[in-house]
Amino acid sequence: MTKTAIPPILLVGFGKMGGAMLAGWRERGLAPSVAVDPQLPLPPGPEVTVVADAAAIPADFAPAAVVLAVKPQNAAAVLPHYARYAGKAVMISIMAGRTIAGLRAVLGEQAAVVRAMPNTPAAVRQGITVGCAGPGVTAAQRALADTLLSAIGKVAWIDDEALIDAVTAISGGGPAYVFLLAELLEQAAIAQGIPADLARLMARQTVSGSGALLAASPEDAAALRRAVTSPKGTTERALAVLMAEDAWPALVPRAIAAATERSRELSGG
Ligand SMILES: NC(=O)C1=CN([C@@H]2O[C@H](COP(=O)(O)OP(=O)(O)OC[C@H]3O[C@@H](n4cnc5c(N)ncnc54)[C@H](O)[C@@H]3O)[C@@H](O)[C@H]2O)C=CC1
Ligand SMILES: O=C(O)[C@@H]1CCC=N1
Repeated sequence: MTKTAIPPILLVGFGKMGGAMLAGWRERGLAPSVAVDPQLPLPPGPEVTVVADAAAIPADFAPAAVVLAVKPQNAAAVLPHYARYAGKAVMISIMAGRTIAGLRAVLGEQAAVVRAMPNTPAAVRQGITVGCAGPGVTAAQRALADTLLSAIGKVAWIDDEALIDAVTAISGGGPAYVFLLAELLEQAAIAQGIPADLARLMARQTVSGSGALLAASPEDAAALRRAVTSPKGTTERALAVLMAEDAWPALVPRAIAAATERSRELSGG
């Protein structure tokens, strides 16, 4: 008999993040579940039934959790179809910007809502998700949310929902900033005359190897940076450019503030 550590789940939105979560749940042993997506992606395994819309969900399907993984801009059109599960299943939203109060206004005051922000390394079970449990979420429902989110990486919980906007900017979008660094390193290598395939290999391995070292090391990131930076050496020259007052120390906080503000805007839009 197959081990099912995860009870039946209704996944709404089977895109990049929904697909990554489903794969993580399947690895842990997923009870027969349903995914809704109008694009009808191929089911990842026999335990998942994919349907095009809420009307096609079998009437007797009783999920323990409904995971909302559509774009925030689709929320207003999509959410009302799932209000019938509120009060029975815990509603877990990973939508950027959408607040617990906003979700409960649509799903009903009986809705137990967890707002969570994962990131795309979820696809290799190396994500970080920060969650916040809303009013009425029971200890068992929060534990279920923790199990579901742990299947795609590390999980942390916060009580102050307002911080989720900054979480969205830092760890939600963070992989994009790291991938941008890989892109720019590759381009700079090519500009220095390094052949394109070697430039790509160097940039990718430098970013992924540095991530692996950071994960394996007890040292602070700053200490690992200093270990590369020989006095009067080459790295020092590069860091003098990157760490200039108007460079990364000014740009990174500005970028994070812009993304945090956008997350706040999405609560209403
Ligand atoms: N991509 C990322 O890095 C992260 C995304 N998020 C959040 O996750 C959510 C999903 O984002 P992605 O997976 O990147 O987008 P995506 O575009 O890959 O997936 C969204 C899916 O929703 C489906 N969809 C559209 N209308 C639907 C409907 N009426 N019913 C059911 N499914 C419907 C689409 O066909 C698509 O497959 C967004 O709310 C986003 O804010 C959160 C953390 C990170
Ligand atoms: O860019 C976005 O809106 C989503 C949320 C965090 C990462 N991607």
